[in-house]
Amino acid sequence: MAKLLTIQGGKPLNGRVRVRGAKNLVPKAMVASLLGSEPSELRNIPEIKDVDIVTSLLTIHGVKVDHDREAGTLTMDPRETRNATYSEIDTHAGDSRIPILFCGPLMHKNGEAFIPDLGGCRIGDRPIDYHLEVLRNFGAVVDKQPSGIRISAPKGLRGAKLELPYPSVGATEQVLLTAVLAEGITELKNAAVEPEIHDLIQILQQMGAIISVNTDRTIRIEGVERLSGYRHRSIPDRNESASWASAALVTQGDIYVEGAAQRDLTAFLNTYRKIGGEFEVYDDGLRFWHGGGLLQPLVLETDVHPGFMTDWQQPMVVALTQATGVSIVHETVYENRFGFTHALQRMGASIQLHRECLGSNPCRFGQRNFLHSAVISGPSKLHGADIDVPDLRGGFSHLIAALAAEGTSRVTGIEVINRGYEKFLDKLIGLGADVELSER
Ligand SMILES: CC(=O)N[C@H]1[C@@H](OP(=O)(O)OP(=O)(O)OC[C@H]2O[C@@H](n3ccc(=O)[nH]c3=O)[C@H](O)[C@@H]2O)O[C@H](CO)[C@@H](O)[C@@H]1O
Ligand SMILES: C=C(OP(=O)(O)O)C(=O)O
Repeated sequence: MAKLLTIQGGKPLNGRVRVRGAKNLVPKAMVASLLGSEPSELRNIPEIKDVDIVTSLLTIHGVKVDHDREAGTLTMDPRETRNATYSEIDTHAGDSRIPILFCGPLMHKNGEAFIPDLGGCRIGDRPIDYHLEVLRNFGAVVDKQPSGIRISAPKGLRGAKLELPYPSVGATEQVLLTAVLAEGITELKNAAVEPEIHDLIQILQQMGAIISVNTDRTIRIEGVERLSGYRHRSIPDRNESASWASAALVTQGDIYVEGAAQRDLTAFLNTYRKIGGEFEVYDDGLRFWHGGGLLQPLVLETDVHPGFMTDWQQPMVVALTQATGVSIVHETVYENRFGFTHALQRMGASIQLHRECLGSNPCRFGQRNFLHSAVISGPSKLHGADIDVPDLRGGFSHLIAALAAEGTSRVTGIEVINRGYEKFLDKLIGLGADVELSER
């Protein structure tokens, strides 16, 4: 039965939440365990849907996965891996984007793989052309099928000279997870260098890989014959941390985010300070609160790391509806990441979307028909509304808008938020939110 969340807005969120390992690292580190010939141990595991999906996928491929949820520890033993059947894979794919990263490891282990159609947030077309192109360059043969792809390496996988058209996070991870056991040297130009990529490189290095990252976004990988296991603690989820920070600002609250790390939030913290948010750095987390005065409008562009991360954009837009004056946000990573603003408009926010690039970052969407720039005028008095959650970050952003709004909001489709926010309802209740969950 579908769930309905009823939110009474108007109460500041105050208190403490704990953030554990990054949604954008942990599932990939789990895939890396397949490359080893010995067990691996990963710590700081959040209880999120994407971890469960990858656990199922590893399990059907013969990896023994032991998840201690309370301790937040995963052990993965790949010593008896096997080929899973088509129907096993099809029913376990879920709505995550991680299955595509099984290509390299499964080809190394089993010679071939079936990869089902991907899930993930619907914030653009999200093609996999870069992934398939780099895999073909390693020597893979791709056979497109009605509900996925079959990929094989009849002559083995060999290192290659590669260059991405855009620094895609997923395609960079695809190269790393394939090149480490490929024969010879791989050089990847225009690679993504997000903190989660560096964490994955540390894991692979611990397993025996030889990887160097140059300052010009080139990654060089020397293939090795065998990898062992790893023991690693995941970096914290910088996107969940930024979301709670935005929640403190939007609801005029004060939230201590245990586990958050300043290191991977530099661009976010600069913006947070400019808009009028306050933060303090502690050894085990960050405290975020509303500074008390008027919030300042901003001109903001999303970008690849070390720029302002696209996954921070949606909660930050909600905060900008409360700033005094006109803000401009140019989304340059995804062509269709402003769909969530329609619900904010219904709640009383003043947001206009534009097809033009309202910014100076080079962008792939300007000459095309995508509403990828937003002009936000504030402050707007938000009121409650009926909302159907569109995607992970959009959904969390709707929740914080509803918590700041006057009156009652009724929210459906909240299950998708479990993909990236561990126990978000318990956390909201712990922060004093007036929310009630019922069945529809
Ligand atoms: C599970 C995970 O880690 N998800 C993150 C990852 O997604 P993901 O790895 O899917 O994002 P990418 O960096 O690959 O995508 C960036 C851009 O490249 C395009 N592209 C990508 C691959 C491809 O083959 N062809 C292509 O055109 C995409 O459509 C998008 O416009 O990085 C994004 C950008 O930081 C984040 O928003 C997501 O939270
Ligand atoms: C876009 C996101 O995730 P995914 O790539 O898993 O859809 C996100 O975490 O905001």
